[in-house]
Amino acid sequence: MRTLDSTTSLRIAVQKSGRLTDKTLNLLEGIGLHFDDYKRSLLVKCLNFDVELLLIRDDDIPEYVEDGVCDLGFVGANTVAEDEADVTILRGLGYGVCRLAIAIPKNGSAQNVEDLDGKKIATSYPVLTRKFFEDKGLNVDIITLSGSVEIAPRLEIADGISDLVSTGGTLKANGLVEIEKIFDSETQLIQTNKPLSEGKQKMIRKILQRIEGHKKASQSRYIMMNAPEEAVPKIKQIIPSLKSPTVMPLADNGMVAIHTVVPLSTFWNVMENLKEAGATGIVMLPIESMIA
Ligand SMILES: Nc1ncnc2c1ncn2[C@@H]1O[C@H](COP(=O)(O)OP(=O)(O)OP(=O)(O)O)[C@@H](O)[C@H]1O
Ligand SMILES: O=P(O)(O)OC[C@H]1O[C@H](OP(=O)(O)OP(=O)(O)O)[C@H](O)[C@@H]1O
Ligand SMILES: [Mg+2]
Repeated sequence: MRTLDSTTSLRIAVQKSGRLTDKTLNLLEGIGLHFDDYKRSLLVKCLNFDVELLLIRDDDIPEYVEDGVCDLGFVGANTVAEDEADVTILRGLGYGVCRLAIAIPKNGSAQNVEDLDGKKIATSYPVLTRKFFEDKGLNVDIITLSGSVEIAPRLEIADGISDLVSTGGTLKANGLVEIEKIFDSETQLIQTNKPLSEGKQKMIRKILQRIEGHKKASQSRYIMMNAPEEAVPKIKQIIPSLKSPTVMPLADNGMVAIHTVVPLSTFWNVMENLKEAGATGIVMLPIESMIA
């Protein structure tokens, strides 16, 4: 195992190739960590910070972080929980959102989870699945498969499955229906519980702060508009977050320019109401980052 002093770089585990890869690398780029050539190498140096990425299979990430081989990891909560990894979850990241759920053949004899007592369940998540059935006092035979779990009932090797679901499209395509959720998942940033140097801790704090700023920014929009001066009180009511608006006089008499930030979730309603209140030339811009 790597000793504390064997590297000074903060080592981050990222899935090499799969659902989490691009989103994680985009996030890292989005917070200002730049990497070269990550498609070809397994260990990639950051070009502008003392950080390196280890690109590995997602199943291996919790253990690498637990052992201190990597200091941080970006991985699904499902994988961390299945591994029962002794790591610290720093934060959820809002992508790779899915659920582990029980599904059964649409036209089969079972109707609910209780009907699966004494039956066979195929899954890539034996730990979480066994616990789910045990907690319900049901006894099932777990068949562990590493992939393509949805095909198991049709091959008659299982009566039901426990697998990840997002849109439900894969279940539907395989004649299966979801009957109960076991676990909600999203990508998490995890940290090793092994001792870290002051320098690494400082870098982790910086990464977390930047992710926070990046997330806030991606959920907000900067808006600019022109309006008659007398419309400003009404506009303030429409945008409650606008405590002290940036209001600038325009060359046209009695007209002002107003700039503010609004949450993306309210953006379209706000736009329509602003227009009704007399605002014109409303422009929306994405925000790179927001630090309080
Ligand atoms: N349909 C989905 N929608 C959203 N997120 C998903 C979905 N399926 C899986 N995920 C999340 O993405 C993670 C990686 O999924 P992927 O299918 O790429 O894994 P994998 O096939 O096990 O890859 P690897 O080769 O690295 O072992 C999952 O552990 C889960 O957290
Ligand atoms: O509900 P849906 O949106 O259809 O998504 C669910 C599917 O997504 C995942 O597989 P993935 O596509 O990542 O392929 P894999 O099993 O080969 O890793 C998961 O294992 C399901 O099969
Ligand atoms: Mg995997």
